[in-house]
Amino acid sequence: MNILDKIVKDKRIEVNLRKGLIPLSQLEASVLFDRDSASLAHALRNSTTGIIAEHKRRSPSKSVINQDLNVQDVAKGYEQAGVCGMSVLTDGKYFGGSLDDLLLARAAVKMPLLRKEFIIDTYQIIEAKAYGADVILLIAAILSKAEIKTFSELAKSLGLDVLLEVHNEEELHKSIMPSLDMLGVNNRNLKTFDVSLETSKELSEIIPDDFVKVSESGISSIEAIKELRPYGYQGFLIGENFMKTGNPGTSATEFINTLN
Ligand SMILES: O=P(O)(O)OC[C@@H](O)[C@@H](O)c1c[nH]c2ccccc12
Repeated sequence: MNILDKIVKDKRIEVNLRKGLIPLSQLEASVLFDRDSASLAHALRNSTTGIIAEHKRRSPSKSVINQDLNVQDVAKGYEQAGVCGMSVLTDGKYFGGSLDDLLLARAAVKMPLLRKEFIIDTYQIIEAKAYGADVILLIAAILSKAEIKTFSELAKSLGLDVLLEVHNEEELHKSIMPSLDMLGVNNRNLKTFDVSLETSKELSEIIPDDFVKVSESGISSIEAIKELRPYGYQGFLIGENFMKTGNPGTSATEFINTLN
């Protein structure tokens, strides 16, 4: 079984457990549920840098990246650096994250927050809203066209932005629909962990212009961003490059200052 299938298999068990612990009505009663969301798509369209910075303690491809940081310090550092938004990994088993990380980040900053999760159930979208997210990620590789439609329409009805992630042409063709805001091309193949910026370049021409294009993963230099911009990318999701340093906020500040 490839790693993505394993993650999804575990996620189904986890979500069923969570559903038993916290009923939907309780999530919907959360104070954050009525909060007006901030739009990441809007922030990216109006930005000259387009950086989305991620909080990621570890990953199946790299094992430990950084386990010693305080998520609120990281969030404040990223916000001060002037990023357009922050991605918070909430998967525990494979990425060392949690919904509490999202909640803590929400309490620390105003910028758009993306719940970075393997969403396979509408329950997780209600959770995202209840824990203060502004954006959800949907991964085409693990969802049917019907699921992408149901999930993205639910997110839109809650005022959340939707970032749909693809890795190949087939996933892209299946996914294009009006309820998405941003199309992300993952340069990392989630089944093999191979990383290549060529994936973003190749898929860019078949992404309709109505969507904000985001290039994800394996971005570690200013050159990479300069290389991707001519292909229409306005968003760049960066995790490890910032997280592996002692101070991700400072690292993001230096990166953005060099980019401007
Ligand atoms: O750390 P990187 O290589 O800069 O990548 C960040 C982000 O793109 C990556 O964490 C990611 C992209 N899509 C995902 C889906 C699930 C988990 C993680 C991801």
